[in-house]
Amino acid sequence: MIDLQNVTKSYATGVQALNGITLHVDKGEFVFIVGDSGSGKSTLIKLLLKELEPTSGSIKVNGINLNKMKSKAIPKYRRKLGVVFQDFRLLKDRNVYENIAFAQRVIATPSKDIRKNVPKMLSLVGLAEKYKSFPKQLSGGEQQRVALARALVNRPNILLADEPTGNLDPKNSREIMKLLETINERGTTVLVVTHNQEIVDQMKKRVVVMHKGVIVSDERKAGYKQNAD
Ligand SMILES: Nc1ncnc2c1ncn2[C@@H]1O[C@H](COP(=O)(O)OP(=O)(O)OP(=O)(O)O)[C@@H](O)[C@H]1O
Repeated sequence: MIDLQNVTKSYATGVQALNGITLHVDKGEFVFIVGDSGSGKSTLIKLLLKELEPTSGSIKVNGINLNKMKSKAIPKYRRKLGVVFQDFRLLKDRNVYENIAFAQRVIATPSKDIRKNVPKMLSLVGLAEKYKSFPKQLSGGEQQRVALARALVNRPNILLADEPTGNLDPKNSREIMKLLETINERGTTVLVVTHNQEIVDQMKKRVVVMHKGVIVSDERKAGYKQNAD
């Protein structure tokens, strides 16, 4: 599903952000990526999204070799990936319904399917009643739920979450993580970059620890502290 072989990434400034990453994630896995600031976690996500090119090494996602992908194939490739970020990135001038519907419109989903799919996604994230609200009328936790619904509405088989609870309080953070777990149980492969030690410890998932651009630990049913300290 996701396969990185000896991947390195140097930025133009000379910073070596990734220094030989080999990582395999199977279909249906739930993986936390943790590590101190600057260890290369976001760089890894950007490589998977093909926002960046590796300096060396190979990256395969969904059986596709990203190194060989032509730029015109990138939009179609990205549709198979759902993405959420710390800052939600919702369209401020559109209501909740429209934010989710928009993701379907860009891939030319027929209107009658959009009318079915959007309420289904809103129920999944527990926001069925707020479909008319605008982002600024929602709490941070609710905004992240909308972002999740939008990431999932096109049925991606992989969900990438870069610090999804970075702006949320502990209660909302737990709820978003619970939702990610539900999404995973429904068959989506989930990769979560996080600094949230408490949640990583509670959830007992696979934990990949990065430090200075390399993977220093990769354990199943693990916690944060015993690895990252
Ligand atoms: N566009 C860029 N140009 C130059 N250097 C960069 C760029 N983006 C990141 N870096 C550097 O690459 C290294 C890895 O950064 P990255 O953002 O991947 O780390 P991170 O683990 O996600 O950190 P954080 O937890 O703080 O978000 C850091 O030294 C960072 O300063």
